[in-house]
Amino acid sequence: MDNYVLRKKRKLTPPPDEPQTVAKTCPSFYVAPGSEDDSTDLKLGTLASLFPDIDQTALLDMLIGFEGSVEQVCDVLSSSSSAILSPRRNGVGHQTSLAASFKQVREGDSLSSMPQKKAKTRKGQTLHLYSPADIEAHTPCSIIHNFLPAQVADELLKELLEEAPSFERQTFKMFDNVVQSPHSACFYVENLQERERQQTEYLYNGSFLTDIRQITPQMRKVSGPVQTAVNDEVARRIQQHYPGGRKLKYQSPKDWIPNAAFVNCYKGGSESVGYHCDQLTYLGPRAIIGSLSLGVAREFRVRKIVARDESAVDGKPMTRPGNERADAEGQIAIHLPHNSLLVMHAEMQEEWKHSIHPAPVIDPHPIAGNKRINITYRHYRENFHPRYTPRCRCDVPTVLRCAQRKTENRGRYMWMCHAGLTPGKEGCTFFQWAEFDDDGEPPWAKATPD
Ligand SMILES: O=C(O)CCC(=O)C(=O)O
Ligand SMILES: [Fe+2]
Repeated sequence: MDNYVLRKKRKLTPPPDEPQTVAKTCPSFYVAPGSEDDSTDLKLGTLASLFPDIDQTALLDMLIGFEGSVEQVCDVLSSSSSAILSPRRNGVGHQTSLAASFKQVREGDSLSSMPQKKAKTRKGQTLHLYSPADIEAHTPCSIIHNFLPAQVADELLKELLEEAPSFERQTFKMFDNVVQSPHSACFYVENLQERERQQTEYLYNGSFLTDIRQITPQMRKVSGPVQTAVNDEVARRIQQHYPGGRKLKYQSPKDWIPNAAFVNCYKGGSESVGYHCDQLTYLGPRAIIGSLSLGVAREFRVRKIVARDESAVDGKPMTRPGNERADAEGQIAIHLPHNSLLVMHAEMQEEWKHSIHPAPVIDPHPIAGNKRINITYRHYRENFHPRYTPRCRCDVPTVLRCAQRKTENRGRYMWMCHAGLTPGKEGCTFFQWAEFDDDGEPPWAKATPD
């Protein structure tokens, strides 16, 4: 199979840290999580568009089996029958117990015996976490089970199930290919005025969103409780997990206000979202996200981003490129049952990637059938409105990204052109380091209210 799928026709000049950036037009998710050869989502999307008849779980399995090489998967698929592609049957379902459960953990390891700083997982292995205590101890997330009164959760689920059939799969550009995301989603804001502002002022990879909706009555009902719970969880996280009980550098000390939300729908176990970091452009650095899960239980996987020069397996530096490096520490699966609120804390987007893993088997939900609905609540900050952020030479407001791979630049933020990442548009090479004060405010914030 031709190499072109991964390498052909790069048009953007790489920034100092992360060459070959690809982002999607999908609004909230998908700031390209590093270099293109490292994004499972992009690879899976490419394979799915090249082999539309093959189950995505099977494609993912093969991708993992071939250590991230799209080329090798293509070679095998082009020359073999689909008989080899039957998926593993190890799906998640409703949880009968929330006790920690670990599958495929190194022999002899237990969480309590593992030093905090050492990786708890290894390449190719998945550590499954269920209990709130384990999740907050070993990931940058915390979880509240049975978050809403049962009836409120069910009403919200029913309402969103009615909305979901009209959600669209997001399309994004990968080099010269347009690829579709493997699930559908829609963006919701508080009121019609904000909807108008979003449709005409906020760009997502160079384009305006067309389908933006006003939050539904049930969503409005729960956004207060979500706000309170997330702010409480953030305060607790700072106190119990951060050095000296102090917020992180660049983390905002202000209240988190959920004024925008992406609603995702995953129909059946094969719908998923690949590893990615959420876009920081309108949220600012050290963003917090509140994520409410409804319907079918699915696995939310998280993986720590490994800096290039830190990557080592069994003490030997990794010399091979791509996923192998990112996979060096394996991954953690957080099980998300119906009516659970997951908080992605301030260290998440810059240092970890997350995904919804395809599930070969799902337990149907009494209301949702084979669907999972997820609401990711976000705080769009006024100081990050595109009227203030730097514009590139295409005269388009730029995207905010965090350098993740090269040790010398790790943790630094940058503004970059994203017009070239939109299907049908060319980009420029604009790049500028982003500066923030300790509270994550940009230089222009002094002149503007938040
Ligand atoms: O469905 C989920 O739980 C995660 C969705 C997600 O990552 C996103 O909306 O950015
Ligand atoms: Fe995300």
